[in-house]
Amino acid sequence: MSSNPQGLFTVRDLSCTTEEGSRIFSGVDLSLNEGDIVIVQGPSGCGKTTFLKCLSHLNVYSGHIQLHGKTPKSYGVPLYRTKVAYVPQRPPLLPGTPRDFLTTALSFKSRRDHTKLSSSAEILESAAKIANSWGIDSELWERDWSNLSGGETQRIALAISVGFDGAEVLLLDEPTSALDHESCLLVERHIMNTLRSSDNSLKAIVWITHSPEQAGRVGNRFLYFSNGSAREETSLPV
Ligand SMILES: Nc1ncnc2c1ncn2[C@@H]1O[C@H](COP(=O)(O)OP(=O)(O)OP(=O)(O)O)[C@@H](O)[C@H]1O
Repeated sequence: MSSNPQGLFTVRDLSCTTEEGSRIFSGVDLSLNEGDIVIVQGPSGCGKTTFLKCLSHLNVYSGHIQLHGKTPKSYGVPLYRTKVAYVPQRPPLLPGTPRDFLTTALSFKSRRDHTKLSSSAEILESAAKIANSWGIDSELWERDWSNLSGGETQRIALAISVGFDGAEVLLLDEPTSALDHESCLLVERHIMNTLRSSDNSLKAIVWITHSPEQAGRVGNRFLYFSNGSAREETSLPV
């Protein structure tokens, strides 16, 4: 459990509307403890991705979000986003190669200062090692994103997020949706081991999946979105 009496990460009365003013969801509460993997489920279009983006301060919202009792703004939003990191289902089509992307990402001061690994080479090595354990050859880091498959792109993007070792809360948006079953199991196992290890910064995960099997394998808490609100269940529906 978190040693901070204010809790690791708390969300109170979170609401979000579209630019036109229609409600996507409202009144969502969530309090994360160390070691939690909260599964987020619900029908397509109910607001799961938007919820994760709000948690990482990438989307406008109303309500209260605190990490260790402090608001995103009190950290400074760029630093906060490295600590509460959103990993999209697929990165938007990027120019260049994964190596170029990593070099650019590391040029942002908030990233560079808040990872335990000291140099770009070390971070690339860490991410490449993780990706390699998921079946990604090193040569793929030098290939344009546009020439990688959906599953390769997804594993490399995820390995970069995990390899940075700066996030305390990882927000995973269908992280294995493009993977075959075996690759999916490898990725799940690695992420769960990373969470359990005391050797890195990761403390909790919020994980969107449409797969009840995956939800059962990785989750210890279950948050269901429907009709503009969310409710937490103690177990998966039978
Ligand atoms: N910028 C935006 N402007 C208008 N509507 C938006 C915007 N972003 C999201 N929406 C709408 O908000 C709703 C929730 O979208 P969101 O992507 O969060 O759903 P989701 O539950 O993640 O869906 P899926 O399971 O299909 O990925 C959808 O109806 C979507 O069209």
